[in-house]
Parts: sequence; structure tokens; C-alpha cells
Amino acid sequence: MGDGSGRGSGKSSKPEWLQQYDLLGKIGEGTYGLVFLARIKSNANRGKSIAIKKFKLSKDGDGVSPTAIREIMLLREISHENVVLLVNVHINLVDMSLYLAFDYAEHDLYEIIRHHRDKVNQPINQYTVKSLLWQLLNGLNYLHSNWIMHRDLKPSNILVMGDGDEQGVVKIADFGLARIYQAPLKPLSDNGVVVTIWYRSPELLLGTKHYTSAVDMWAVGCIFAELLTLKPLFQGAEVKATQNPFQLDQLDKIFKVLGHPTPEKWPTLVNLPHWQSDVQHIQGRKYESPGLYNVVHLSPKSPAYDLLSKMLEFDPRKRITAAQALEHEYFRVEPLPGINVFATGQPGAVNYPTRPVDTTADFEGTTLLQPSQLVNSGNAVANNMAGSHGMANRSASRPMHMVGMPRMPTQAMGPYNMASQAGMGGGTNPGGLPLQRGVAPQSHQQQQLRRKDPGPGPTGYNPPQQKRRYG
Ligand SMILES: Nc1ncnc2c1ncn2[C@@H]1O[C@H](COP(=O)(O)OP(=O)(O)OP(=O)(O)O)[C@@H](O)[C@H]1O
Repeated sequence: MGDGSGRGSGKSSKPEWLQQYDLLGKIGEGTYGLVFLARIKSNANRGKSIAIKKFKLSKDGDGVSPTAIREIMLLREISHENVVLLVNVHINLVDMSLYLAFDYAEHDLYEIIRHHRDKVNQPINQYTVKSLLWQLLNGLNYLHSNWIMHRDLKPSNILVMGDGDEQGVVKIADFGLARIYQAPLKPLSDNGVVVTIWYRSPELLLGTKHYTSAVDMWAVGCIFAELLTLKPLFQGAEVKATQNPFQLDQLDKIFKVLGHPTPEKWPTLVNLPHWQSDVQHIQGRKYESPGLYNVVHLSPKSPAYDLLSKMLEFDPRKRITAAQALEHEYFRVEPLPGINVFATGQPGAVNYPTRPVDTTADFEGTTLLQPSQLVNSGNAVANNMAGSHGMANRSASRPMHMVGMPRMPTQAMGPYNMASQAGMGGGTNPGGLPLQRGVAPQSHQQQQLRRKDPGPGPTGYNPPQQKRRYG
């Protein structure tokens, strides 16, 4: 293992520590980082798939802040069946890159929802919706119990494991990164990424300084509704990454469905900066609520509607918590939630496609373009994307947690010692529910590139025509 600089690695520009992995390609791109699929080359976990998230650190200032290091060390302590496991951390001081290696998950809710909406044109099976929601809440309850707020929950951050021991198990990704994002990371330069604010809570939109874990429960409510209808519930106009949380259009979309919040129902509303400062737009407009139950097509007396409306409570202090939600009646009536969210064998079961992999990308995220691709397509990557069938054995069996996986020697991480790996204990099951184990999904299909813009679906969901990042 070297110093992380790549020196001594011959012609390869790959840092030495990365040489324990076979890089298979790029699977995603967010505001701050690129995500790669890699496979472990040797040791007991040989063949295991890993998602490596690479961030660019800001070269301004003092490099990696102690706060960021503390946050990352904290993330290494997190261990729960519904939270994606961080298996390795590297800081390459030469090019100021931070690499986080996570357990790989084949699916995410963004793709599952999109597949139902645009491909199979049928709702998600009720068992699957309930199991997804229960496991999401279970992971979130663990994070909140450990004083970790996610702050950026959205469908693409909610992963579901593919083939293997943990098939159909939900994993929350990107948790706790919000604090690291602030500094010292810098957004990927000019990648045209547009931030979705569809899952942002009203208190954040109105500029609260003192938010709580209730912001995550609002996002869960939005995701629950989207699982039911296959459409984002509050689809405000998205914005270029900005420090300003105030988004008038997003608030407008929320009020159109839920009606106007009032100081009677939400007493601290009057203290929120944007409620005060933008009287004309925020307080002046009058909204007629069509009733949330009409929008999500639920009976107002159903347990599902009761739970959803408690997640979408305006006042964060009255909003249901993850622990309370796990105890809700919705999870105690048939169909009961299960460990494998896929429902093969049940009505409405669906085969989900595997993740597209840009097999031409290197760890810099650089795609090697052929001249003809440059001329012909505008989407040159598409020609080089492969589903799992285009690659060797993506479905190698995966142990549940990489307990025995060696951590990187500290010299690869510069001056910081991140050797701590004590667990925080296992998961909780406050609902104490007898989770059903679903049946495995069938074999994967060849699939298309995950497009930046899925285009209008049959439901009329019509995302903006620009390069963007989806929820
Ligand atoms: N552990 C993982 N296994 C498999 N795929 C992952 C994993 N973590 C993230 N991904 C996928 O990589 C893609 C990019 O993720 P990333 O978190 O960088 O971006 P994002 O969530 O879309 O946006 P942002 O990070 O800007 O909030 C997403 O499709 C996500 O589902």
C-alpha cells in the first residue's frame, strides 16, 4: 500500500490502494461526487461488488477540515441492516480526492419508480411499497437514534440490494454527508447538475436555522406518496445548487396540495425568516386544498392515508417520528411488510433492471470517446453502457456485512488515523413485526442507459429538459 499518490504504480494513474479493486465503470454522478462500481480482487471478499464514491476536495483553505474528518469517522461507526455500509475511506492528498467505498446495491427507488411509471405502466405492489417504507423508517430510526440526520433523503439515495444474501433489503445511502458537503468539498465543476428540492421540508424552505430530524420525515412522506402514485408529490421548479434554501415555487406546490399553513396550526411559523420577509408571496396568496387523499388516491379513512398525513404535518414538532411511524397501524394490517421487498410470485411482481455501468469511465470520471460517438450522438456514453449481462459475474454472492474486510493502512489517508471500526450495534425493530421474507426477483434484464432526462412518462410527469440530477 502506498501513499495514495499512485507513485510506484507503473503506467497506471490509479493510486496504489485502488489497485485492490477492479474498476468496472461509472454508475452515477451527483453534485459533489462520482460513483463507480468496482469489485474486490482478492481476500475473503474476492468478487464482492463495491460502490466507490469519489469527491473532489477543495484546494482552497486548509484542505480537509477536522470537522469533515470527524464526520467521516462517525460514518464508519454506523452499522445497521437498513443503512449502507461504509467499508473504506481514503483521502488522496496528492489530488485532494476523498474516496468512500460502500457496499454495492443493485437498485434504488428512483429507478424502481421510473421502471413502474415508464416501462411497466403499473403501480408498485402494496407489499413492496409497505416493505420499502418500513425498512426505510427502520434505517432512519437507527440514524436518528444516533443523532444523525440525513437531510437529503430522496429516491436515488434509497437503495435496494440485488441478488445475494441480502436480496431485496433497503439501504439508506448518503446519510450524514450533508455536513461533509458544506466544506471542504466542492461541487463537480460545471457538470450542469440541478438539485432537486422536491423532498425539502417547509421549515427548511422557509429558512429555519434550527431544523431537526423531522426534515427527514417530511422527505419520507414525499417518497411514500411517490411510491403510491409514481409521481413526485411536490414537483417544484428545480434550481442550480445554491446556498439559499428559500424556494417559492416549491412552497407553492406544497400549499396547493396541503393548503396554507396557519400560525394557529403551526405556532412557530411566524418566527421563520421567509414567512416574515416575503409577506406578499408567502402569506398573501390563498390556496384551496384539493385534499391530500385525492392527490394520492387513498381513502381518507385508510391507515396508509393516516400515516402519510402525519408525515406531511406542517409543524415539525407535531410531525410523526420514525419510531412512532414504525408502530403505526398501517404496518399491522395485511399485507405485512417483509425483509425482501421484491414480491415475485405475488400479483404485480416485476423484474427490475440492473444498474447501467459506463464501462469506459476511469476513476477520474473521464469517458473515452470514439470520434464517431462524438459526432453522432450527443449521448456518447450510452453506447458504452452495459447492464450486468454485459459484464462478468455481477451477481457474485455477497456476505451480509464486510465484517472481516481489512481497512486501509493509515498512511494512505494522510495525517488522519481513521482506524476506528467499532460498531454501534445492530438494527432495531421497534415495531417488533414478524417480517415476511419475499421471494427473489427473477433474472435481470438487459437495460438502457439511465438517462439524465427520462422524458415524459405516461402519467404526464414531465421533468425539465436539462441535464440534471434526479431525486
Ligand atoms: N452504495 C451504492 N451502491 C450502488 N449505487 C449507489 C450507491 N451509492 C450511490 N449509488 C448510486 O449512484 C448514483 C449517484 O449517487 P450520488 O449520491 O452521487 O448522487 P445523487 O444522490 O443522485 O445526488 P447528490 O449526491 O448530489 O445528492 C445514484 O444513482 C445512486 O443510487
